[in-house]
Amino acid sequence: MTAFATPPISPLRISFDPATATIEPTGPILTRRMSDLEGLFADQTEWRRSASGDDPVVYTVTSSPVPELDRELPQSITTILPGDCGGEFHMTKGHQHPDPQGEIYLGLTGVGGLLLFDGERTEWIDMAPGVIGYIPPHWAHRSVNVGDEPYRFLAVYPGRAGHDYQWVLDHGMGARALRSPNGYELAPYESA
Ligand SMILES: O=P(O)(O)OC[C@H]1O[C@](O)(CO)[C@@H](O)[C@@H]1O
Repeated sequence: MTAFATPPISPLRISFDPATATIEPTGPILTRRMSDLEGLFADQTEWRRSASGDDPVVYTVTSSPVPELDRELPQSITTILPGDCGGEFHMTKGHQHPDPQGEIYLGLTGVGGLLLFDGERTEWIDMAPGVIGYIPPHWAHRSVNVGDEPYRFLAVYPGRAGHDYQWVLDHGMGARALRSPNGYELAPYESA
């Protein structure tokens, strides 16, 4: 299955392979390349070079068949490939939920970070296999791969939450995760 199921949804058994972090059955699979991340990395010159060059895949999102609809509880597995753009680690676009709702992430493979920003406060949760990161309502969230292997996590979220990407373009994310001699460092959003 490569599409969301049509309501009413029947109870579902979804099998999960921890080695590859794949699920069966699947719903839609989203692939985001560097060219899909316009205006997000601090080094725009390097972003343009990469996006108009080999345009690498930055992350994929494999959803379960549960649709993003009111009362449903969709799940997805995100895989962020290792790498950086001008020293800023590969990351998701980041978004706010237009309908303020919480969300949970469970780390599956690799190491990453869950960056949260509510417009004033910035928080960072180190993510690794077995770690649950909780995203409260009203916190924009972005995931970052700070390691050298794919960082994968399971997300579970209310189906009516939605995705507001413009909020992040307008307000930023409070911090940026940059490569450093010790692995990564968080820099103020505007300073990078
Ligand atoms: O929507 P973005 O910011 O590209 O990031 C994708 C992430 O968002 C979700 O779609 C829901 O929060 C996750 O499944 C996924 O990890």
